[in-house]
Formats: sequence, structure tokens, C-alpha cells
Amino acid sequence: MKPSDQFLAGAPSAPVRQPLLEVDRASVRLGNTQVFEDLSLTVGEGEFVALLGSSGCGKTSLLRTIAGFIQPRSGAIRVRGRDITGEPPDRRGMALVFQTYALWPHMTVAQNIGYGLKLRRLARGEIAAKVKDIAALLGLSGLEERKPAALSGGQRQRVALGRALAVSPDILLLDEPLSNLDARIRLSVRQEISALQRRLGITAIHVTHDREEAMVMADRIVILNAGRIAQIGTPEEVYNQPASAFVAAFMGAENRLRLTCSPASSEAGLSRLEGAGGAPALIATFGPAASGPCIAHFRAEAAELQATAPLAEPTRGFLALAGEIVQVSFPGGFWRHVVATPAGPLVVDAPRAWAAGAKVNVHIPETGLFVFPASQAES
Ligand SMILES: Nc1ncnc2c1ncn2[C@@H]1O[C@H](COP(=O)(O)OP(=O)(O)OP(=O)(O)O)[C@@H](O)[C@H]1O
Repeated sequence: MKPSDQFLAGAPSAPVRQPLLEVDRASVRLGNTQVFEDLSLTVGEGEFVALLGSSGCGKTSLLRTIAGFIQPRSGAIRVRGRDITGEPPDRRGMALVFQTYALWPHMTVAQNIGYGLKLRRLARGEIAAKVKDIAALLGLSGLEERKPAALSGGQRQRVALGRALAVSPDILLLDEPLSNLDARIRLSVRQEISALQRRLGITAIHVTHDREEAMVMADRIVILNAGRIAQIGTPEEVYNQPASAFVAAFMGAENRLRLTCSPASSEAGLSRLEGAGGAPALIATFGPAASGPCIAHFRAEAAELQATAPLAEPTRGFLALAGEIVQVSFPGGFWRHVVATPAGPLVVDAPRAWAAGAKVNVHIPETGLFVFPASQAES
């Protein structure tokens, strides 16, 4: 067990929920691109799931497949056990909110919010009452008669959200709904969506490429890499227990060292890491001790800069390597350093600034090191 696992033993795990949506071994091909193959995912009732990944990994295609705008070549989509793979989008009990709002420009806020209800032929009075409730819920009261052109970006996105919520969907699908908003508004709309989702207990699937957005909003994060699920877990799990070098780097542990691992024969459960230029390190790694070439990832804030001379003896519980500060910057709250080391440049954060040219010892505790066999890291 890796030390961080022990720390995690007390961390909240996603509660067990009734499955609402199942994507069962779905394969999607668009033109010549195999977007994903045999992809399976279960989303629980009332759960907020974020689909996170870099551009082109297949997040939007997966969302559109769930919504019914893309038909999988094989596999099935089920809601509460019912196969809806062949059902059109409007018969799936889902509502989609787009990045671009997609509001009707000639309609007022009230007409936009009530649009789905009108299509469902609800009585006028019923529509008016529901629109009033939704407008109040989203802080849009008083703006009902405005056209979208007379609203701010944040207000427009709330109208789009209101239109989606008005039809009381089983599942709310959010396709990067915050990416057109400026940074400050994005934070407040993010909080509003989260609070509303929890209050209404609605099931939501949210596509984003913003790591922090996924971390703060979701109960579980699905990390996609080139059409494959790289890991599914709570924000704490994917952050503290990345399943692969890809996930580690994607979740911010971007420093990468190429090392050689061997089981430390003298002490069970320890691996001996060497090859970064400093003394060998004896550290606890998760799973069976890796043997052969391996890759270690760590976060800039996980390491410490020290003025002490590097040790010649094997270190226990941390990896140390000698380096020289080559660049210093202040991104806010801490100082960021680029350190030249025999293993290549590393980025290390510190509470104070070290001078360029200073000789330092980069100290990385085992709790901050994510070690993977090189064969797995490069696959
Ligand atoms: N209509 C299409 N025809 C052919 N290939 C497509 C089509 N739409 C998307 N793709 C390809 O499918 C892959 C996944 O695209 P998708 O839009 O799902 O990714 P994404 O993760 O949502 O990216 P982004 O964050 O940039 O929106 C990409 O390689 C993309 O080029």
C-alpha cells in the first residue's frame, strides 16, 4: 500500500447509488475516426459525473451518444434498465445544455424557458407558473420579458439551464456550459449549477476540459484519454491515487523522472529507485514493487527545495537530487522555480524565492511520488 492510500482510507468515497444510466460497451465511429470502442460507464441516480479530458479525447461524442444525437455502431444505452439505444433524443428524458447557449434570439427569456413545455402542449397557465418558478430558482426574476441579446453571458447561460430544467429531465447533460463565460462569472455560475443540482437531486453529466471545474463540481470524474476511460473515481481518488502516468500528469503531477526500480531486498514492501542522478532512494510504492525501467511523477508543490548538500547514501522515504535554480516566477501565493537537474528540468514551488543560480537539493517525499512501470506509462 502506498502511504497516500493510508491517508485516503478516511477520505469520503462516492456513495453507492441506484444505477440510472448505463453505457454498455458502446462503440462510436465518426467518418474515419474510431472515437471510442467498447466503452462502458454507469451513472447513479442523483449523481454528478464529469467527463474530463483534453481536446479530441471523445467527451462531446460520448455525451451526444448518451443524448441520442450519435448512434453507436454497437453496444447499448440504458436508463433504469430500459434500452433506449434506438430512441430519438426527445424521448430519452434528457436535456442538453450547450456551450453556445443556443437560445432562440426572437423569443423572450420566459418563452425560451417555456419552449420545451409548449412543445409538450402544456396548458398556458401551467407553463407560466413553471417558468416563474424556474426564473426565481435561477435568479432571473424580472428579466422574463427580455430578449437574449439584452442579457449578459452568465444570464444567457442560466436561461439555457432553465430551459433544460423546465422539462424536468431525468438526466441533465452539460456540454462545457461554462467555457464561454469570463473567469469570474464562470466561478459563480459553477457554484450555482452545483448547488442547484444538489438541491434538486438531479442526475448530471458534465463535459469539461477544466480540471478544477471537474474537481469542485463532480461526485465522480471520468478521465478520458483518446477514447478510453483512463480512470473513474472521486476527485480525491483521481488526484491522490492516479491509475496511470497519464492520469498523474493530467491531474497536475507533471514533473516526470525516468528511473530504474528494483525491489529493495533488505526490506519488504520497499522499492529501490535510482537513475535520477542522486543517491538511490528506498521508498514504499503501491502494488507489487516494480522491477526495471519506471516513470515517477510528482507535483511542483510536493517537492521541497533545500540548501543541504545531496546525500551520497541511499535515502529512505524520499528521493533527493541535486540541481540549480534556472528560473524564478511568482504565480501568486508561492514562488515557482525551474530547477536544472541531471534528470532534466523540474518545476518546484516554494514559500520563498530562491535566487537564480543557487545550488539546491530537490527533496521529494515518497507520499508525493507516483511510480509506474515505464512499459505501462508509455502505452
Ligand atoms: N463529425 C465528425 N466526423 C469525423 N470525426 C469527428 C467528428 N466529430 C468529432 N470527430 C473526431 O472525434 C474525436 C473526438 O471528438 P470530440 O468532439 O468528441 O472530442 P472532445 O473531447 O469533446 O474535444 P473538445 O474538447 O475539443 O470538444 C476527435 O478526434 C474528432 O476529430
